[in-house]
Amino acid sequence: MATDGKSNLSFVLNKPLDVCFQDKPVPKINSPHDVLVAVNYTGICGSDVHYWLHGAIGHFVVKDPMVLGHESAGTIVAVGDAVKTLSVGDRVALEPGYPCRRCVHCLSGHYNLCPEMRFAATPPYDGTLTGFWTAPADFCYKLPETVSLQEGALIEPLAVAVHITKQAKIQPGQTVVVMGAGPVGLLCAAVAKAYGASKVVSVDIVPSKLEFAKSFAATHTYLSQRVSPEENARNIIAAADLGEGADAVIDASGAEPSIQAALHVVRQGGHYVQGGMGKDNITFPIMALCIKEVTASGSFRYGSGDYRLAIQLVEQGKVDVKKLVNGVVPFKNAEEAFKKVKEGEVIKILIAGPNEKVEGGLDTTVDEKKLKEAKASGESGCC
Ligand SMILES: NC(=O)c1ccc[n+]([C@@H]2O[C@H](COP(=O)([O-])OP(=O)(O)OC[C@H]3O[C@@H](n4cnc5c(N)ncnc54)[C@H](O)[C@@H]3O)[C@@H](O)[C@H]2O)c1
Ligand SMILES: OC[C@H](O)C(O)[C@@H](O)CO
Repeated sequence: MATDGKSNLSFVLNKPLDVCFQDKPVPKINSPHDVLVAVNYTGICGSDVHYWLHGAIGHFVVKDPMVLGHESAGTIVAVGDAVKTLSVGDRVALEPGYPCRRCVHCLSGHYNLCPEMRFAATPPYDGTLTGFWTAPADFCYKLPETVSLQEGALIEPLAVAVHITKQAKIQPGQTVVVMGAGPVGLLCAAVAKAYGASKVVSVDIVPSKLEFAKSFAATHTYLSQRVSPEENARNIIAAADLGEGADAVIDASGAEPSIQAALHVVRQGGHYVQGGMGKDNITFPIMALCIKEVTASGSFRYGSGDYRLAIQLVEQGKVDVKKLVNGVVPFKNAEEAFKKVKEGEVIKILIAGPNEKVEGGLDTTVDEKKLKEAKASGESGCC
C-alpha cells in the first residue's frame, strides 16, 4: 500500500491536560523484519490517563510532546522483506513494548524486565493513538477469524492479567481473591477461573463494580469496609467460606488497605501477587508474610507467551472481553474518552483509529457517585 502523502493523525500530549491532534509523517519500515499497521482501535489505560493528568508516572516524565495509547489492534498494510508470518490485510493485536533482545533478561526469557524496553506511550516513546504504527512482526499477533479487532484491542490488558495470574501459580480447584475490580482485576478474575479456580472472590469499594464482577467472572464478591485490614480479611474469608484463607490473592488495586487485607486473607503457604501500582511505599504486614510463609511476587506487564495465551482465552470463549467495552468513540473525540475514564464512567472505552468509521455511543454503567466518593476519600489505588 502506498502511504506517501497519507494522513497520519495522532493524539498528542503536550503537557498535563494539554492535548492536540497532529498530522505526523507515516512511519517508514526501517527493518526488513518490521510491518506497518493501520491502527483500528485503541483502549485507554489508567496510565494514559495518569500521563494526561500529571505528565509523569514515577521517573517517567513527559518532557517532549508524546502520542498517547498502547492498547491497540490494527490491520497490516505493508510488510518488510524478511517478514514471513504476516501478510497485508492480516488483523493483529499489537504488543506495544520492544525489548533489546540481547540483555541478560531478554536472553533468560524475561524480556518485560529489559532495561532498554521501548514501550509505547511511556516517555520518551510515542504511543499507538495514531493512524499508522510500525512494529517488529513478532510483536504483532494475528487474530483468529472469530476474534474481532475491538476484542484485539483488549488483548493488552488481558495479557497483563495473564502475566499477573501466572505468578499466582493457581492449580485447578484452588481459591483466589482478587483485590480491585477495575479492568485489570476483572480480567485477573476471569483468567483465574479459566485456570480452574473453584472460587474467585472480587473485592472492591464500589458496589456497582462488584455487581459487574459477579456478572463477569467472580463466584463471590465483597464490598471492602472502613474497618481494619484484619477485619476485612476475616469478612472476606467468611463471605466466601475460604477456610484457612485463600490459596492465592492478587492485588489489582494498588491501594494500601487492600494490600494489607490481602496478606491476612491468603492462607499459610499461599501465593500473593502485586499487580496494582499505587503509592511507592506503604505499611506492609511483613509478619503475616513471614509467619505464613507466603510466596510474594511482583508482576510487570507481560512476557513470553502471554499475548498468545490471552488471544487463545478469547478465541476459546473463556474470557469475554467484549463485556468490558462500554462504547467506541471516533478519533476526534479522544479527549472526551479520556474524561470519561477519568470520571470512572466506563470500564473500558475504545477510540477508533483516525481512518475508522464509528457507530453507536457510550453505555456508562459504573456507579459514578460512589467512585467519586472513593476517590475523594483517597482510597483509590490508581497509579
Ligand atoms: N503490573 C502491571 O504491569 C500493570 C499493568 C497495568 C495496570 N497496572 C495497575 O493495576 C491496577 C489496576 O488497573 P486498572 O486499570 O484495573 O485500574 P482501576 O483504577 O480501574 O482499578 C482499581 C480498582 O481498585 C479499586 N479499589 C480502590 N481501593 C480499593 C480497596 N481499598 N480495596 C479494594 N479495591 C479497591 C477501585 O475502586 C478500582 O475498581 C492499577 O494500579 C494499575 O496501575 C499494573
Ligand atoms: O499495561 C502496561 C502498563 O499500562 C504500563 O506498564 C504502565 O502502567 C507503566 O508504564
